[in-house]
Amino acid sequence: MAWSDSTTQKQSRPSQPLYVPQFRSNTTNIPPPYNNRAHFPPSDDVSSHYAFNRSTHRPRGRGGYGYGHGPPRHFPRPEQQQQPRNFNYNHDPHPPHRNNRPPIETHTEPQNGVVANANANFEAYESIPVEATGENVPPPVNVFAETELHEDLKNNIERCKYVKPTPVQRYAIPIAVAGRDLMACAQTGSGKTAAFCFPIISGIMKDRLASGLVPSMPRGGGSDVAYPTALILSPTRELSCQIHAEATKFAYQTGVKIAVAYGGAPIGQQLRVLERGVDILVATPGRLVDMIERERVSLKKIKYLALDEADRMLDMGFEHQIRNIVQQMNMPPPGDRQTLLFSATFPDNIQKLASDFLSNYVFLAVGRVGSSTELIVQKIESVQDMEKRNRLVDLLQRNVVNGKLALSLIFVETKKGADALESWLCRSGFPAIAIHGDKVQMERERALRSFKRGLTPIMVATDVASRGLDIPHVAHVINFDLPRDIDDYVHRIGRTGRAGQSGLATAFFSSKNMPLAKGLVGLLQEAKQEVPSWLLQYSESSAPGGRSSHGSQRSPWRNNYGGRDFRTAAEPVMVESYNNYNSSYSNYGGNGFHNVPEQVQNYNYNSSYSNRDHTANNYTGSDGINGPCGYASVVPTGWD
Ligand SMILES: Nc1ncnc2c1ncn2[C@@H]1O[C@H](COP(=O)(O)OP(=O)(O)OP(=O)(O)O)[C@@H](O)[C@H]1O
Repeated sequence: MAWSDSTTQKQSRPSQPLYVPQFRSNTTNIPPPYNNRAHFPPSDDVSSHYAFNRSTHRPRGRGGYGYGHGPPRHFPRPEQQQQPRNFNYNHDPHPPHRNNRPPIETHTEPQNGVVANANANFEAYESIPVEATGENVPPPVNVFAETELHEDLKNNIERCKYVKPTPVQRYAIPIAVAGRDLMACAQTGSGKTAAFCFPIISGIMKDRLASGLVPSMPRGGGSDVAYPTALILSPTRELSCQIHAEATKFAYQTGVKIAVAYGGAPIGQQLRVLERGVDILVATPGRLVDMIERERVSLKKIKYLALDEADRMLDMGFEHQIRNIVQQMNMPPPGDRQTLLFSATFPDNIQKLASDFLSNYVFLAVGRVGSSTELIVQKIESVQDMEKRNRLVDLLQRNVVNGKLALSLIFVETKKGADALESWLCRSGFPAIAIHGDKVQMERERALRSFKRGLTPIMVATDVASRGLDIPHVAHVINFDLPRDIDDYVHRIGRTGRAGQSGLATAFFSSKNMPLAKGLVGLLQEAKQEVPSWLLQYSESSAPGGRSSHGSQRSPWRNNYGGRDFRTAAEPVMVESYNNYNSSYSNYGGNGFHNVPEQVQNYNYNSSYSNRDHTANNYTGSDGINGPCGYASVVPTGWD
């Protein structure tokens, strides 16, 4: 994919529509892939709901019924399906949240050619406790105007209708603008992308000013080797494309050139874009290494390094590659570059690994590290493997509102399983499409685009779609197969309930998921969700589990709302309550903490947080990998 900027307004790939930010456009076109809800809102009729009409839907004929089951008994095979099924339209799939939150809003209306992030209800995050630890932590801001971001960028933020910074942005932006390294953890859908993009874009613009250059004047290009100033790494191609689109939007008319490099797409095109010069390179690790080895990219001028989904980037699958990129490919060392690590989950051992890449960093936690947002109503259903498909049909039938299917994202364990379920759903009359790592990139992009637009309102996915993807209006995440790792569960369900909206997540819990019981109970309790009594019983009798993909063990106090800066591990940091954190920021830190190193500052302002029963959430102990029911034999797939 190509970078684009206001000066050239060119794209190297003719298949892609010219990037014109919505605020410059008079139209509200159907969105191109990866575009942010702020600028390319799906229109009512095509995107949010699929007009569910079984008589017009053509089931695809490929594949069998998978799993050797065939369709559910009460469900006619496609050839028998002449009449639309009589759906229970009266059932509301999104019951009002028990905290009286508004129901899921599935449409974002354009306003004067600009779609506001008006539906983004970030008030919902206001009561989340925040903790920032490190030396001389810069204070948070309340509004974007208070930040020291470049004025042109602030104008773009306004154009994006980002009215107020989200909590992670309030804290992270001043820390990053002050040039500090940062390890930040905040809940899914809470605006982390902007939290690292804004300081990087602004930093590049200010660097130009400082060197006497006109900031909006793009430079570079004409060389065989690209020397980006900033590198943003993410684990999947789709996420890299999404970050590229977001950053391009934020950098509109700033002259900051942004390019993306990811596998599965022709490298030649990506290299040609780089030849024109690049300030910010968004990349997946594999393709980046390829480009570096071909001597087409050099990291020696990197000033800003950001890792999105940083814990995933540093776990067993990627660690070697990331170390190679960051430590052995000419990149300036920590201290000479600024490093920003972001994720919704950050297990202790990964924090330790990550600290190798950082210098005198600030650790920021908005909410407990690895917690899920209360905006997502979580349901856990006890289902044996043989019954899953029937139960899925029940759920999907209930997802029909006014004759339209709400967007549902179904997670399965394996690529084969994804294909089989997609095929079976289609044959059963449900418009479904699968995305996983064995599909060619074009198929992956097509699947995502079709799902985003609501043309295929059911997407069956492996974990390749579990992290970072910001797909507007996903109403229901269904864990058809639960993941092994509680952190993966947090990321998966985080595809709904984003930007302050509410969402629904249902998980099928079968006997092989026993090792996850404790982790799930802890998470549900913490997010004030109903815990089924049978799950509670399992969790009491089962081996402690919810292992991390890297096999880390979780210490007891940490996981009792204590997931935080591993540097404070010697003593648990006592959580104090501050209900009015804005008015007397300077009084925080020091007093009121027990056994807290002096440099540790806590900004906790939710009284209920600290009063919770700290014995309720022990995810500690062995990882349960050798637990009952052949759990160890399940091979996770999806990442590539
Ligand atoms: N200040 C803001 N005002 C309004 N909307 C915002 C703001 N910041 C971010 N958003 C919107 O919130 C949505 C979620 O943001 P983003 O994708 O950055 O979340 P995230 O924290 O990175 O999630 P994940 O953990 O799943 O990667 C996006 O659609 C984004 O445009």
